[in-house]
Parts: sequence; structure tokens; C-alpha cells
Amino acid sequence: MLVKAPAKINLSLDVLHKRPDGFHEVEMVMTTVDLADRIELELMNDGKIHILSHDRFVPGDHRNLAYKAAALLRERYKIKQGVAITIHKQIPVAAGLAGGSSDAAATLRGLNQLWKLNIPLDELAALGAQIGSDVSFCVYGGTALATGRGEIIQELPVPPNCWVILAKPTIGVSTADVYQNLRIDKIKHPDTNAMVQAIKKQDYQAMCENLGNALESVTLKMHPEVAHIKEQMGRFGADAVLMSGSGPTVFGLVEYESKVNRVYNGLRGFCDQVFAVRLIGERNPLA
Ligand SMILES: C[C@@](CO)(OP(=O)(O)O)[C@H](O)COP(=O)(O)OP(=O)(O)OC[C@H]1O[C@@H](n2ccc(N)nc2=O)[C@H](O)[C@@H]1O
Ligand SMILES: Nc1ncnc2c1ncn2[C@@H]1O[C@H](COP(=O)(O)OP(=O)(O)O)[C@@H](O)[C@H]1O
Repeated sequence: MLVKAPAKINLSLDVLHKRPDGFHEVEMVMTTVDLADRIELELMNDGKIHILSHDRFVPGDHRNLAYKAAALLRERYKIKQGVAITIHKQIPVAAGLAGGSSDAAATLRGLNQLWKLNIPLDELAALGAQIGSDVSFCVYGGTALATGRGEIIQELPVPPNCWVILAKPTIGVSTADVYQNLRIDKIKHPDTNAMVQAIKKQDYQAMCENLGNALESVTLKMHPEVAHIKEQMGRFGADAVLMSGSGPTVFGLVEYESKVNRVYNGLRGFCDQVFAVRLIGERNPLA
């Protein structure tokens, strides 16, 4: 079975406070883009979970989030069968695009069918939260307001149609480091509600004006090259520019196709990993 695992971007990411459990209470508007890993699932009779990937940055063992997804289902539903999980990686690793979380979510969706478990989507999303904060959103995909530590999902309409240029500098960023370096009293809070309204009203201009990410200044301070990419993205004509998640990927929104090549080619000059994709914003097919 082949399952698509799309990347996400955060159109808005606010951090409200640090919780007693060490996580941060967040308010995020997330949406999927047309850049996806492909997860191939093959049932095995050896009772083991195998991870296969050609990408040297993808862990090939129990540390892989897709492995954790399969292990969780096997344990919870007393499954004896094994599975070989081949990850065809397209989403850059440790990029702020939730590649690993999306692989885990795709594995949950796929194995739910292959093992005929009939787990309802909401329950699958709750299981996903045990693997990572972004996995619940990735189980549904689409566009959502995510609260709590990111695992409480309220569906939003598909945002106005546009292109997304993604540019990832060569550095990888650890999400834990970024949250650790965040000064809650110094946060410039984005207007999450304005973003939600922009999407509901299908107002592209307002969506551009309300892009905001409370983690951006932290990562920018740690890695000044991210600020440079942001600047270049704006200079080459993106309508609005923001860092996704904890970074370091920068995305630019572009409404008109005629402008896409200019931004894409401009960025390729100083970034190896640049993608021009469509914003999807629609929920995943179940598997
Ligand atoms: C920042 C975001 C925005 O979408 O994404 P990425 O940049 O990772 O893609 C998410 O909040 C990341 O979600 P995810 O990557 O699943 O995080 P987890 O594995 O659950 O947590 C990694 C570490 O980040 C910190 N963490 C994460 C989520 C949260 N709400 N508060 C936190 O403080 C914790 O230190 C935790 O140990
Ligand atoms: N299937 C996977 N794909 C990519 N990274 C994975 C995967 N499973 C575990 N990881 C680990 O998770 C870390 C974060 O990866 P990723 O999900 O790509 O980034 P982010 O959380 O920034 O969106 C990586 O450093 C990697 O070691």
C-alpha cells in the first residue's frame, strides 16, 4: 500500500505560556502543501517492524516516527504481524515542515486499513498525539486551528488558492532547542483570530498580512541565514514571507503563477532545497 504524507506549514503560530509538563501551550493555523513523502507499507510475517529509506538523515530504527506509529498500533491492538515501511523522502528533514510527523500519521492511516482495525479518525489522531505534538494534525491534514500543545484540532476551510515557495537552508533545527530558547515575556504575538477570519472570508490579502510566528525571532537569532533567505524571498517578489514552525524553512506565498518562477529561480541561487508547490489545504484521503 502507498500512502501520501504531505508537509505542513504554519500560517500563524502563537505561544501562550509554558505548561507544568514542560510543553508550551500554542495556537496555530496549519495547512498542508503539495510536497509529500510517500510511505510504502508491506505486511510481513516475521513480527518485526522494518524501516527502509535512502535518505541518510532518516533514522532506520525505533527512533523513526513511522516505526513508533506501527509499534503503537501493534501494542495497542495486539497485532502479531510485522510490517516493512519504506519511506520515499521528499520533505527536507528537521525543517519545520513536519516530515517525520506526517510519515507517522500516514503509517497510522495506512495500517488502520491494512490491519482492518477500523479506528475512527479522531481516535487515530489521539493515538498520534502520543508520538508527537504535530502528528494529530497530520492524521487529518487539510487546514486547522491547533491548540493545546498542538494536538487539539479544529478543522478550518481550505485557504484561498495560491503557490507556496519553500526554501530550506542547509542547517537543521531542533524544535526542542527553539522552544527552550524562547523568552515568553519577549514574544510578539501574531493575531491568530485574524488569520482564521481571513481564511473563512477567503481573503488572500488579509491572509498575507496576518502571517506570524512567535518562534521566528528565536531561530533567526540562532541562524542569521534564515533572515537573509526571508529578505531575498521578499526581494524576488513573494507576496508575504514567514518561517515555518521552528524552522529553518522559509515559505513565501505567491498568488499569480506568472511570478512563481522569478521567486523560485531567485532563491535557487543561494539555497539547495527550494520547492514551488501549491497550497493544498484539503483533508487527506483516509489512506
Ligand atoms: C514547532 C512545531 C509547529 O508546528 O513544529 P515543527 O517546527 O517541529 O515542525 C510544533 O509545535 C512541534 O511539534 P513536534 O515536532 O511534533 O514536537 P514534539 O516532538 O511533540 O516535541 C519536541 C519538543 O518540542 C518542545 N515542544 C513541542 C511542542 C509544544 N507545544 N511545546 C514544546 O515545548 C518540547 O521540548 C518537546 O520535547
Ligand atoms: N520519518 C522521519 N522522517 C524524518 N525525520 C525523522 C523521522 N522519524 C524521526 N525523525 C527524526 O525527527 C527529527 C525531526 O524531523 P522532522 O519531522 O523532519 O522535522 P520537524 O519536526 O522540524 O518538522 C529529525 O531530526 C529525525 O532525526
